[in-house]
Order: sequence, then structure tokens, then C-alpha cells
Amino acid sequence: MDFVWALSIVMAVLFWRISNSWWISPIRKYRKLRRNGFGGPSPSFPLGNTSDMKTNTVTPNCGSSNGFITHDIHPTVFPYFHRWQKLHGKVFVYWLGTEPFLYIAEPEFLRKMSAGVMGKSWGKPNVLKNDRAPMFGNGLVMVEGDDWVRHRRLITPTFSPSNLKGMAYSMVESTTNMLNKWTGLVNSGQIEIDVEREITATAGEIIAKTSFGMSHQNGKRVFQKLKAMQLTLFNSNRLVGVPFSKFLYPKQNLEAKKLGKEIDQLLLSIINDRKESIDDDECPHQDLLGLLLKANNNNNENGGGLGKMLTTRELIDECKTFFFAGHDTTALALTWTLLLLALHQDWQTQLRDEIREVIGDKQVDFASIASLKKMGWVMNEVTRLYSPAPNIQRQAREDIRVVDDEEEVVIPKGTNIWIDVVKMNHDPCLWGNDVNEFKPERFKDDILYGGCNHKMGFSPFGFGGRMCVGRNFSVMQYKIVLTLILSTFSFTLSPTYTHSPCTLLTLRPKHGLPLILQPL
Ligand code: HEM
Repeated sequence: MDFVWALSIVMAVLFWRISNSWWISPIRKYRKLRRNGFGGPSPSFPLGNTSDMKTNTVTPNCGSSNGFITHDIHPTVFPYFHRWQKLHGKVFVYWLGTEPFLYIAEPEFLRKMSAGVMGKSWGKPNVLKNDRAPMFGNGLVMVEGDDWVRHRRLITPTFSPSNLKGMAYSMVESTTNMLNKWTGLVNSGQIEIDVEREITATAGEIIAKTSFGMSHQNGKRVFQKLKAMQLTLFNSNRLVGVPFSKFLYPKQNLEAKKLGKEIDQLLLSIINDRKESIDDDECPHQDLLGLLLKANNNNNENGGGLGKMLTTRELIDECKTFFFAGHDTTALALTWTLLLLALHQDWQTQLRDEIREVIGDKQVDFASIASLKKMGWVMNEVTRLYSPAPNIQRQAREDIRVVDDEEEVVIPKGTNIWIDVVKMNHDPCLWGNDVNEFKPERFKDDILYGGCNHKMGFSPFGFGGRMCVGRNFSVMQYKIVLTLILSTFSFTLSPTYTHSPCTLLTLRPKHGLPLILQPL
């Protein structure tokens, strides 16, 4: 009898917890948002609006091999947001499973909303944290509050100009190896190469070398396993936010868990080896892990003045975070650049001329690439048209009051927020009627905003205190890789290319980027 009672109580508690987290609490949040005047598509339980997001894809209209290629990508990449936005405006509520999200594509609303919220007070949606835990753990992308302040304060100096200088060599080395391979292929008659695959692999190698080193035999194994984990996680068509959806892909989840454990073990052995050689100035490790360990060590020697340092578990998560946040994004900025330069031969020539003028016979390094101004405009214009990070997510940890059109609206504590970067970057109200044209010169007189009529309208690296910590690293890598490619080859688009941008965390060309290469 006692057992039956105990079981009933356990079942009742379980039932209450499940219905509270998947039904009662989201509905409460939703009602509050509706009371504040936010509209949006009607959700159904338990999928929310997820089924509309899966089925309502329009036929890609972005053009193809021989035809016209449009850069007006929002209707193709986010057909559901495109449609809902027409019905409900640039700020509305939609549901991922049982989680309501406030969608924002209005920079003025974004400014008002974020004005009073400090970096440490922002949360990241719990539902995404859980989903991406094997990739980021409690690394900088996901950590919050005082822990975020501590991580950010320790990590920011590792990206200082003097540290970046030391990493430029690895970038040149890996890119040169890639280009030597391309030269070999072209010389043997294979002039068409899928540069997206190649550049992503090289960017992965660069980030692994500069994050945790590849000379240690375990470095290579970590790199291979991280890549395998990324494939495993994103090969399953996951329904984020839908109760029990994890159980739909048990094999992939188990595999990701297993890989995660193996990666942690390997990184642990690298960290332990490093700790032993930390005082050995003969072998200073100029990678991010080495710099973080040094910072930890210096702080201990100085009596811990900088507060609590990163634990070994946190260091492991940061290595994974650098890898996942840092290589696809930069690789895609480069890939989309090569597409646009293949379509705009005049810009290929202009950049080559600039490289000749600015760098000439000098070595390609941190100092020599700094003055490549036009290349900077091109990078901005490419990340506007094809933002590698197509959205930014946040979660309100307190009620946020926004005065909009003289009315106060409240974004309740716990609200998930989804900022549509692609929409803002393609909004003619912000950029003018030439919004979908490739015009790097728009950044000539306004290097930061390219003439966008709102300062929050262009934020490819995010905004506020949580802006991308790897931005300078990524600009340096972009310029080094592009300089070396443009100095070795000219290129045109292969007739086999199909223009089909899609999102898988990042914005990528669905069918790769085949280019026809011509050695210079
Ligand atoms: C073109 C390349 C890149 C793009 C477009 C990009 C974009 C972004 C964006 C949009 C955010 C979110 C900011 C926010 O929430 O406001 C972010 C954060 C972050 N990025 Fe990047 N990123 C790039 C390269 C890199 C690289 C190379 C690294 C590391 C080596 C990196 C590491 C991070 C980290 C750790 C964060 C979290 C920062 C924080 O929350 O404090 N990113 N990035």
C-alpha cells in the first residue's frame, strides 16, 4: 500500500513538473506577451509553429547556374519569418515547440530593448543551451551573469593585437598548404574545385591550431572528433523545443554524447600536459589555451587579484566553444566572398591591385594586411548580404520595459528573443532600394554602418557587451586567406553551381561553391 502511495505521489509530482514546464509556464509567458500587444501565428501543442517552419519552404528562387543570381535571400532562407512578418510586423511572437520566442527585425525596437540591459544580465535561451550543450557547454557563448563577466574578462586579452600577431603564422601556413593542393589539382587538369569544403576544412585546422594546438598528438584527434560531433548533431533533423524530441534520434544523441566524453578526455590530457610545462619559457604556447593557462597561472602567483580563474572543466568548454563559434563563421564569410568576387570580376581586380600596392613583396602577416581598406569594405558587404551568423538569440532574465510609440510594453522575464539579422540586412527601409546589390563602396565613407540608417541595423558580429569576442581574429584570418587566394588564382563561377543559401546554425551554400580556377 505504502508503495502505491509513494508511486502515486511521484507520478503526481512528475505530471505537475511536466505540465508546468511544457504547458502552464509557456502559456503564462505567452499571455503576458499578447497582453502587451505582440501578435503572431497561432501555435498548436506540442509543436508550436515548428511544423509550419518545416513544411512552408518556398521553392528556392535564388537563381542557378546559367541564370540570374539574386541576393534577396530572406524569402528563401526564412520563408516562414518572411510570411509572418508580412502579417504581424517586424516584432511578433512565434513558438519553437512549447517555447515562445519574441521575433525582432526592427532595429529601433532592438535599441530600446537592449539599452538598459548589460552584457552580464542577458541570458541565452535555455532550450538552445540544452540543445547545443555538447558543442558549447558552459563556454563564453552560453555562460551568463557573473560567470560570463569572469570568462569574458579572461578571454578578451587573449585576442589582443600582440597575441593575434603570433597566430598569423598558423593562418598563412594552413592556407599555403591548401593553395599548394589546389595548384596540384589544377596542374593535373582538375580546374573545378568546391572551395566551400576546402576553406571550411582549412578554417577548422586553423582554429584547432590556434585554440589548443595540433602539435600534441591529441590535438589532431580532438579536431577530428569535434568535426564528427558537428556532423552527428546536425545530420539529425532536430525539433528544438518539442517535448521528448531528443528521443526521436537516440542513435545520434548517444553518438554525440560519446564523442563529447572522448573530446573532454583528450582536451583534459592536453591541459594537464600544458600545466606541467607552463613555466617553461622555451616552449611558450601562443594559442588561446596556452594564453588562458598563463593568465590563470599569473593570477595565482599574484595572489588571485583577478578573482576566480577558469577551472579545467571551463577551459575544456572554451576550447570547444572557440572551435564551434570560430571556424564555420569565418570560413563562410570567405566562401560567400569568393562567390561575390566570381560574380564581380571588377572587384577581384580592385582587390588584387590593392594587395599589390599595400603588400607588394612583403610577407603576408598581421601588420601588412592591416591597411587593406577595400578588402574591409568587401568583408562588410559580404557579411551584410550573406551574414554567416543569420540570427542572434537572447533570453530576458528580468522583465524588460520598452517604451515604443509612447506606450510601455513589457517583455516578461524568461522570454526567448530571436533577432533576425538576415531580414535587417536586406531591409530597403534601412539600406535603400539597392539593398540587394553587391556594393562594397557603400562602406567607403561609413566603414562601420555602410550608410544604414540605423546603428542597430548592421550587426554581423552581434551587439552590446556580448558582441563577438573573436571579431579581430576573424578579420585577420579573412584578410590573410583572401590575400593569399587572390595572389595565386583568378576564378569564375562553375556552371554547375546552384545558388541555394540555407541555414544550419550558420548561413551556408547548400550545394557548396564550385569555382573554376585559373593560376595567375
Ligand atoms: C565571420 C566570423 C564571425 C561571425 C560572423 C561571428 C558572429 C558572432 C555573433 C553574431 C555573436 C553573437 C553576439 C551577440 O550575442 O550579440 C558571436 C559571439 C561569439 N563569437 Fe563570433 N563570429 C565570428 C567569428 C568568431 C571567431 C573566429 C571566434 C573565436 C575564435 C568567435 C567566438 C565567439 C564567442 C566566444 C562569442 C560569444 C561572446 C559572448 O557572448 O561574450 N567568433 N559571434
